[in-house]
Amino acid sequence: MKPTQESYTPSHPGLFAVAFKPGAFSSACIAQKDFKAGETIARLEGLTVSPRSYTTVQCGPGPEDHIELNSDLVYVNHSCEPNVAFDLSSPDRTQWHARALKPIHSGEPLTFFYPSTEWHMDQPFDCTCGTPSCLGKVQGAAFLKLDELTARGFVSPWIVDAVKQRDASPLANSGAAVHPALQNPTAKATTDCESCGLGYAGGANVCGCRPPAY
Ligand SMILES: C[S@@+](CC[C@H](N)C(=O)[O-])C[C@H]1O[C@@H](n2cnc3c(N)ncnc32)[C@H](O)[C@@H]1O
Repeated sequence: MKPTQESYTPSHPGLFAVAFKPGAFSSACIAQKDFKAGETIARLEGLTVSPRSYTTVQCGPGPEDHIELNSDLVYVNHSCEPNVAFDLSSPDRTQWHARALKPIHSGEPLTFFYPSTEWHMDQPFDCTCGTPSCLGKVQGAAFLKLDELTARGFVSPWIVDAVKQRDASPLANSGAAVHPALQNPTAKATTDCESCGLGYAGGANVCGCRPPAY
């Protein structure tokens, strides 16, 4: 859920605010003060568990581990060279926070690397961050190599674990197992393996498990 311009009340006045722009998905969350590298920008409070959507953030490895931020932070856009980490890695949820990865100046957009939390993104998009290391298509960590993830300053532990599990599979990248539902090359990466819970992507079996029986 996102606040609209009409209903907008800043959730974190003095820290950051939404800059509404015309056009779908064109708005952004802008710093209203300077932040030092490593500084906590905000504790993630008022979260609600929700089915995965383009506004949720993944908070663990399970199918139910998606939360709505319920704050202006929902407007933080993706960048391939982000200035913020969404760190939901502590077992103590009161420690979940957004943290500056580098010095951020007042007036700069806050950005985070979406695949640092998301295995499969609900709404993949062509990235417009314009940074030198831009990946182009942003679909989630399932589509990336470990070094492409760890180069961004922060990556959630369940993402690292899932990538290692994928890469350790004897079937990974062998082409030996293609999910029957994805023999159509235009199939969307929304099907999770019934064995490991990870996803199939773009016709390739990214989890490496044997396809579930259909
Ligand atoms: C949670 S919203 C972020 C706020 C969004 N800009 C808005 O105005 O509603 C996530 C969506 O914003 C868009 N978005 C975020 N970062 C982007 C980027 N680097 N390039 C292109 N689109 C982006 C995508 O449509 C994405 O699904």
